[in-house]
Amino acid sequence: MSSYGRCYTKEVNGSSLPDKKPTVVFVLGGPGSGKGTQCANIVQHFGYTHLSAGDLLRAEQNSGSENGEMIKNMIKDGQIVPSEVTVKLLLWAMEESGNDKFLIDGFPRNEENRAAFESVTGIEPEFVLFFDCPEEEMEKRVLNRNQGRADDNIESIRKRFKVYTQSSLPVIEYYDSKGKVRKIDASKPVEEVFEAVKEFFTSLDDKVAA
Ligand SMILES: Nc1ncnc2c1ncn2[C@@H]1O[C@H](COP(=O)(O)OP(=O)(O)O)[C@@H](O)[C@H]1O
Ligand SMILES: O=c1ccn([C@@H]2O[C@H](COP(=O)(O)OP(=O)(O)O)[C@@H](O)[C@H]2O)c(=O)[nH]1
Ligand SMILES: [Mg+2]
Repeated sequence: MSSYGRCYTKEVNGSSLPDKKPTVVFVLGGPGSGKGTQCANIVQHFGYTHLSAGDLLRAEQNSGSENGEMIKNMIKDGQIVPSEVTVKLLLWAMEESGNDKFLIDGFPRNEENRAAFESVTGIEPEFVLFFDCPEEEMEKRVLNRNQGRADDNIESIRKRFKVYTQSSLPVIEYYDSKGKVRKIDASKPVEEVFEAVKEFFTSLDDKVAA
């Protein structure tokens, strides 16, 4: 067994390969764009397992892991945790789920994340759902989120927006150049956003069934 887990790695050892590559959709967009909210809706309708990289990191931070302090400081500061930590958590969660369809929410956040996931798993996303939302709207939503997060304050938010623009948007542009981005106007009300989201998943189901 590799340090990344049994199934979703492209190890040469044939027994570690799953029968079929899982379906992965990356769900990207700035802080407060509505990724988590819409993932919960997609799960209800389309049978995916939702994996929020941020939630996995927060759980790891609270588990007393040796990386806890590092994760805590990086999240507070809006920095992106090294992929060796995040990819491992994602792979464990994928294996544990027993599912073969995943929404990976809030990852990859930079080029290093993207390249590491691809080289460790050999998985390319089916598509990238991109929640496009103006910064003022995202700021308002994050400040009203009320989930007790250490990074939902104006100082951390400013840093997160900067990191998003400098490091995360280029990943979205990379996938756009490969024709994989499905862009949604995320400034609309939740129900309207979900109507647009649904269309992309319905056409994927139709494609798979065809
Ligand atoms: N379309 C929307 N319109 C208004 N508020 C929204 C919308 N989508 C999500 N929210 C709210 O905004 C906050 C951030 O949403 P969340 O799904 O946690 O975003 P993200 O995971 O992208 O940071 C939450 O309080 C959520 O209830
Ligand atoms: O792949 C990831 C996902 C999240 N984070 C960290 O976790 C924070 C919160 O991420 P989350 O996706 O929960 O925030 P959201 O976009 O939902 O507000 C980020 O700012 C980063 O510091 C990270 O380092 N790598
Ligand atoms: Mg979120």
